[in-house]
Amino acid sequence: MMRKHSSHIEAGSSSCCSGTCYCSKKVKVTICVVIWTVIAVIVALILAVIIKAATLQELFERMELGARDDPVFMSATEQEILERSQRLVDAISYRTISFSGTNLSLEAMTDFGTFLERVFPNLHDSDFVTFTPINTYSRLYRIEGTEKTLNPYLLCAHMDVVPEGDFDLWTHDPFDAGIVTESDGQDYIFGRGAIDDKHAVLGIMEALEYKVVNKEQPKRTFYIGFGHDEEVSGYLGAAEISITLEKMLKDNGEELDFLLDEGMFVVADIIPGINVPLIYIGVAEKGWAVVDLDAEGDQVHSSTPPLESSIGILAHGVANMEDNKQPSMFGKGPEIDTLRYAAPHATFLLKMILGNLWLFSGLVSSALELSSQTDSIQRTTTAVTIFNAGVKENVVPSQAHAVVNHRIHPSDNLEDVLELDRENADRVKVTLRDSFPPSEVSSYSNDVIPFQIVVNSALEVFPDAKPVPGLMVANTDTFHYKNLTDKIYRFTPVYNLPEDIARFHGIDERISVDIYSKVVQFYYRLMVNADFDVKIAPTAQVEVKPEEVEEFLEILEESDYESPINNTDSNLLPLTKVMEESDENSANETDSHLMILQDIPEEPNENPSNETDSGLPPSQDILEEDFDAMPVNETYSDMLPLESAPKDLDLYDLTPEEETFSNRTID
Ligand SMILES: CCCCCCCC/C=C\CCCCCCCC(=O)NCC(=O)O
Repeated sequence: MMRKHSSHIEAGSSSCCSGTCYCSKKVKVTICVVIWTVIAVIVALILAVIIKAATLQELFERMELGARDDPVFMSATEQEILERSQRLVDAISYRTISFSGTNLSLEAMTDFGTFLERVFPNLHDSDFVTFTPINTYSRLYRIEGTEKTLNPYLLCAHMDVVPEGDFDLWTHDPFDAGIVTESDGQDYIFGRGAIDDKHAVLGIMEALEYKVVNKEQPKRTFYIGFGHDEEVSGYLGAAEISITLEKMLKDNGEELDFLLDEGMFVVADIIPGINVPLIYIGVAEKGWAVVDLDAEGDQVHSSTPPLESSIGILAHGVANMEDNKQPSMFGKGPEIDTLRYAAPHATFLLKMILGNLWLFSGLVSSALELSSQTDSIQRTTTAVTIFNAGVKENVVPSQAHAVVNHRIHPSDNLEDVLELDRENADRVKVTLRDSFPPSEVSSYSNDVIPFQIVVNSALEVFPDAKPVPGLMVANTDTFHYKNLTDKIYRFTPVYNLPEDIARFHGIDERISVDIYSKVVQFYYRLMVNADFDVKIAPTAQVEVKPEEVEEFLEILEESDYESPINNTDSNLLPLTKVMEESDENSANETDSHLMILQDIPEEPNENPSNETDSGLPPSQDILEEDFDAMPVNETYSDMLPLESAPKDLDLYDLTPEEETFSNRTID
């Protein structure tokens, strides 16, 4: 038996295995097949990873807005740049500090308002700018556009700042530093508020003042909202601005197209292997929770300390919370697109990783964890911000109290966060004091014009940087505006290296004179770019169902109307659709499609009220009987006021047929 077995082995060994082998030929063949299959799969995988890396495409496609190649920036001499910088220095000198919701520096805020009016006299005096004080200290401006066909947008910033913290750690006085030349040879405007957020307040004002002085009334109406208590949640400022703005929009028959607030920035050197600066646009914002932690113990003489003091119990709980972080949500929020958008600009090795996140997401998540800054984009963060206990050095206190501030990842939820807190601090009373949920994610697809406007404006001042959408890891006033628009972007064009990020709320906050001049340019470009939309189509998108269009056309047919346009299905297309189709349709056709619903009631010869042009109903509501009872003095946000249709633009030139049509009588 033994001999037979061994001869069988020997026979087999000559074909595949070298040396002693105890398998049958069949087994050996199977093993060979398995090994080669595994090798083939690995090779295929490696090839797939390499091919994917080699063929990575830029995900952001820049849309021509019209202003892009216009070299005319706000002109600025060295002297003007210096004067603008000096105005920011002066702005910083106002100690508009928010200490808490009930402890704001209101006198300084009043003075700051007066300062703005003094240094920007022209905009405050302009015919097309209206200023409304909100809750005494916050500020809302309406800048009236010349074209009423475009829905307005909102620029936000806040005028308050956080306290300077440890004054002695500052290299220069946080409220009185002026412009300082640093060892890198650059001039910096130092002080609390330099990047959070007085640079944006002043930058917006500078750009608007320039437009007013140069008689550049914008085509598109826009609003500016400056809150006075953002650093303590904005309930007195932005929340009140939002209420007034909502009413203004309603009264004017407008819908807010988009808003831009402070937020993320241009960031460089944040991920090793990505060697271009990233224009990081916050398309979503984390939620917020404040948690009180209370531990109890015996109050005793310090000469006979208890085995565990209240302080020890609390410290243990807090340390556990820091050690056992909230779980990574990598891949479930906008952070994945931050990396996907950045991937084409990475070294080849990093391209292989970022281009194949289906395979390497665990690795990437671990790499993000190595820095607290990058880690913040992938999980709910836990910051212990207050820790109090004890009254005297020889008394063991009975109570210890700490406060934890969570910023909640959009894919996380508060219940899970608190559950882990309670597990980590199991002998501590964990009480939720205050919270709000993460924001929705605003659309950043390439056909979203507001996203294009923001990114184009940033690219015009930072042409070498690459845009990426991402999560705003801190909070802004945008929370209070969320019911006004779903397109909310958080960005100012401040250029930050990782070490600069620590200056937010930290020590030696500063902005270079050079970057500040880009901030001003950015807001100016944004105001210009926001107008270019008008050449494409109104942004007000009227949703018209096909059956409603048919019904509408039937009414027109009955009223002897002959359409000059063959394709009547898309009489008023959403902008994105128009753009998609613009290649296929001739310009005139598309234009006509856009205009038809607007033109029909423009000059109704038998308008019962003769006053309808001040407020028109949504197109879907224009039914036969409505022609007899066209509402008067009513405004509808989804219809375009007709009296102001931009007829001066080529787009709206009518063919002779259309001319005839637009002058028809509708019975
Ligand atoms: C792949 C790119 C990774 C980028 C990681 C960026 C990390 C950013 C880290 C810090 C951002 C600091 C933002 C500061 C915003 C200031 C607004 C503010 O203070 N709001 C009040 C508040 O949040 O409490």
